[in-house]
Amino acid sequence: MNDAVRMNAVSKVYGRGRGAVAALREVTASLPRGRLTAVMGPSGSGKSTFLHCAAGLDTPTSGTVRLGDTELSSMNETRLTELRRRRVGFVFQAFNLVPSLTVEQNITLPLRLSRTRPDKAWLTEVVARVGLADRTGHRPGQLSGGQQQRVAIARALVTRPDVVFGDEPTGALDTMTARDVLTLLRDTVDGMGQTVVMVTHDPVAASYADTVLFLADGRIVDTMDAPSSDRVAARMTRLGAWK
Ligand SMILES: Nc1ncnc2c1ncn2[C@@H]1O[C@H](COP(=O)(O)OP(=O)(O)OP(=O)(O)O)[C@@H](O)[C@H]1O
Repeated sequence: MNDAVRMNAVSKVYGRGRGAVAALREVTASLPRGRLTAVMGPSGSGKSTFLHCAAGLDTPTSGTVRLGDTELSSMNETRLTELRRRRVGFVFQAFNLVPSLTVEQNITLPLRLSRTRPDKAWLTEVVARVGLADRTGHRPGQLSGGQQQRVAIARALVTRPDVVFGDEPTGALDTMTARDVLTLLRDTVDGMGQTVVMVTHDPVAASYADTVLFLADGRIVDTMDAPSSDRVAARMTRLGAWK
């Protein structure tokens, strides 16, 4: 099983009747293990919905989602919560750290929530990988935006998840800091074999991916391997993203 996530004919409709919005329309996609996949598309094309359905944060109206060998549609909310805590990691645009907790406490929070004892050696490695070994006692408010996102990435990695999902993980960062964070995400894929899937608006961010999926109007309309930012930007322009 080489796919970390497999979506088969996934549709998502919000609302009912005349007000219904089809956010995803029969999307079939494989997100390969040990790769960085970027999801791009114009505003409203369904990127967040795609990510939420792939991660078990939202339930498709029809179709199936498998995380590894686990079929998500057969799971109740309790089991989905457990799966989200143990098997997927999340990195958000707004970092979503707990201000009153130290860096180390923020990173180990998912373990405490799932009552798992931290593996000290792994925790040390994760903290070192994100470059925060000398900041573990600090609080988020004492860190730069880039450092806070590194804490969030460490928190996402600490459970050794099947997949790390990023929703605009560099959206709140300046260009240089964003590049550092993207390099770190790339390193987790190349150096740790992590699988990463991120939604982004930024062609430069997408160029760090192995593959870019392009969404338009709830459908995957194209994929691009070994993307460059210029090719991604040209494709987005053709999709009418920057009219
Ligand atoms: N909870 C909801 N209720 C109703 N409609 C929704 C809901 N969430 C999303 N939508 C609609 O579904 C469509 C896809 O939304 P989605 O947020 O997935 O797009 P997106 O590509 O992530 O957009 P953006 O780049 O602007 O964040 C949009 O038309 C949106 O208005």
